[in-house]
Amino acid sequence: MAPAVDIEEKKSAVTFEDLGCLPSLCEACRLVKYITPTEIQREAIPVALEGKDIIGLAQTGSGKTAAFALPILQALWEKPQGLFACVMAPTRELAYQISETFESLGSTIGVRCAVIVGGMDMMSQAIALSKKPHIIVCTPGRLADHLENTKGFNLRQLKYLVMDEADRLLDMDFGPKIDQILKVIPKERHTYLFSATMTTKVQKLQRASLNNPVKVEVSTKYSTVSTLLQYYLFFPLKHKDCYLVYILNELAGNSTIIFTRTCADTQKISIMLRNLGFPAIPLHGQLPQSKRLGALNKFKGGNRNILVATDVASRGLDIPLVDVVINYDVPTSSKDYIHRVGRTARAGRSGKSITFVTQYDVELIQRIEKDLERKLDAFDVDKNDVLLLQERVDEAQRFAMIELKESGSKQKSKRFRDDDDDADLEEETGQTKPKKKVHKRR
Ligand SMILES: Nc1ncnc2c1ncn2[C@@H]1O[C@H](COP(=O)(O)OP(=O)(O)OP(=O)(O)O)[C@@H](O)[C@H]1O
Repeated sequence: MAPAVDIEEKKSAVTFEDLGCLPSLCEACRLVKYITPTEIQREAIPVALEGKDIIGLAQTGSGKTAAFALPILQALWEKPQGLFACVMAPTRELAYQISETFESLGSTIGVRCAVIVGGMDMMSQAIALSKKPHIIVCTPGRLADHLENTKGFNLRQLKYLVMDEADRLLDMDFGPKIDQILKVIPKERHTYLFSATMTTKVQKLQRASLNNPVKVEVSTKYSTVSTLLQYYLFFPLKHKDCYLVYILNELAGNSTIIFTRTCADTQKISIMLRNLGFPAIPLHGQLPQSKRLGALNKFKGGNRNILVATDVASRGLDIPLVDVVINYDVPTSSKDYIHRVGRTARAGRSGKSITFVTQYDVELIQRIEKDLERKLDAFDVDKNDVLLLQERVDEAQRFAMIELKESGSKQKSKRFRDDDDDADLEEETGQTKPKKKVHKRR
């Protein structure tokens, strides 16, 4: 038997051509600097090209999008037709990102994509559809509400259905919306479910009506990438925000995402940080769509290097230059932890995550460590240096509260929410998802 290292070398020498991809798609891969396929691409693409349905499991940032996009583009090239595939994603931002990937990988074959998500007015949606797209990328709530209004696109002719972040889609409360869509889409389509965590119960997976799927699993249920350094920071609750400010000072210059549980925390923390001179910007599901995209673009473009976000940003978003993820609150499930910390250390890069832990979170963090089958390292801080910040932080907090109150009363007469449905459960509840009972932070 060949030694393991030889096998690895052989694997990395595999090309997109070897996997059976068309020359024009291989050319598109080269244009976006995909030199060799990643493991999930090596494993999933040949299976997909054989026409099988797939349940794909691979770590965050491991290239799952191209693993399902390339076979669909290839099938489209072989048998071109109007509307060909529908890709569902749990958030609007992810839908836009997936559409961009399809457009860049399909640039050499002239693919047309349209995004159908909440927050669009009828006009912009009509413009998107007037392009007569081959691929629509949508949030399920939005698509379900427009099933009757299918002018410009006919879901009954679809050949492919993808659920990206499938476990999130199937576990979320909009199961009925997905059922509505599935009633319209032909049964003989191909179906791909992909995620970095696939803990969903079999019955729920069956809701997606797969035809004898092949499981392509290149990671375990709860794995994180080896290039990610994972820390926890234990601290007394009453000084919480001082520790956050201390860490951000220590990591100055790094591009950082801070995850919080609620939209209100996101607002409060970003205002407080701005009061202290940090270039922070909030992103959550209760912001109007233009602000959501604006926040993301500012962060991506480097204008602001601290994004304070709810779990609306935890799934799928690919921002290659994120150096650090801070969990201001311990996520209530190991799955959420994995997706949040997976916003850094993508595509083989290195990254760091720091999870803030109080005496009330010990059980939660222990459960995460158990699922991950690893211990997190302690992040060392000089407590005396931290406490020196107390006065300035208290003042910044006070101003943040005043600012929030003022903007709150201005918003009262105005609808704070965007317009309509979105797949983001957060928009309906003001929280990222139904929560287990957790200790309330101040
Ligand atoms: N073969 C490849 N070579 C180099 N880079 C790649 C390759 N395939 C994908 N990438 C890049 O890797 C990054 C992560 O890809 P992608 O967003 O598809 O990951 P993912 O597995 O879907 O992650 P998540 O689970 O977080 O959604 C992207 O920037 C993408 O452009």
